[in-house]
Amino acid sequence: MEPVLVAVSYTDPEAPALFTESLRRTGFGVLRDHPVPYSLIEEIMREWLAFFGTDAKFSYLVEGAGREGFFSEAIAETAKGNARRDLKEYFHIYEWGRYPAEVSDAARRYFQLASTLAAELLEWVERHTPAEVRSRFRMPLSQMITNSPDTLLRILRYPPLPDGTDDAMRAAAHEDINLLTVLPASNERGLQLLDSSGQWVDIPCDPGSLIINLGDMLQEASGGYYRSTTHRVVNPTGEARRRSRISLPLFLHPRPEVVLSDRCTAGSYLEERLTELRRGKK
Ligand SMILES: O=C(O)CCC(=O)C(=O)O
Ligand SMILES: [Fe+2]
Repeated sequence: MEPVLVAVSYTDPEAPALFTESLRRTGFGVLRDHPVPYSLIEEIMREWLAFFGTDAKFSYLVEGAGREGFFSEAIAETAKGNARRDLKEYFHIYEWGRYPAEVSDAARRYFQLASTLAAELLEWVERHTPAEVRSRFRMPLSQMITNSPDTLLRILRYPPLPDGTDDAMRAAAHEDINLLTVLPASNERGLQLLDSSGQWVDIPCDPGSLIINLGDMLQEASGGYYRSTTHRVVNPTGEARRRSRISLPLFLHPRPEVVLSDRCTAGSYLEERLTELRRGKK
């Protein structure tokens, strides 16, 4: 049987069509031979793992109802419709927000490189979208994200898991809110998507590849032609339970004033979803 997700080489002349087809079919695309160096990803994983191991992280704790800074396990988000918090801690980096003095600028460099790549991928998507769907877009997709204050890099650490059974998951099933997400393959397995037949499918975790998925805002802007796919991070078994898992999703958001549909702007849509998340908090 054809695997659900096949990696597309960025250098393949057919890449724009193949990548868009994968996004349309599964909500996800996997890219190899792309312009984000693996050495940069490894550097970020190494130094942020060390940073999460220190108490320095607590000096960047998120303030009040703020969105940037460090979110400890005690305040990590609860996926929509879930009772339990995810088993994770993370740091939200915005271009305008705090950035730890304890790490190098590697994560900032990744932010820039991956943002530029995302704009190119959105051009690919636009080019291979049927004209009647494309006519819904109020501006070129790639321009929606230019200099957006809402684009955010989440540096995530899923801590080792204690022995015994778990009453929560590393990341419970959810859809991403934003337009497009760029996610370097993690150092550990666990990411799964829910396919159209209702089966959980492992997403390939080959070092150096990039996983890209579309979010609810692209679904909204395309009138449902592109579907944001439910995904989750399952807890490992055996030895892998003793290891942290690091993950670096960059969530590309349109600027808040960008009109997504007759119903909403990116700003109003985001506010609606964040309110829902806050209500979900236990
Ligand atoms: O850690 C991962 O592999 C995925 C994380 C994720 O889906 C998210 O933070 O939205
Ligand atoms: Fe996600």
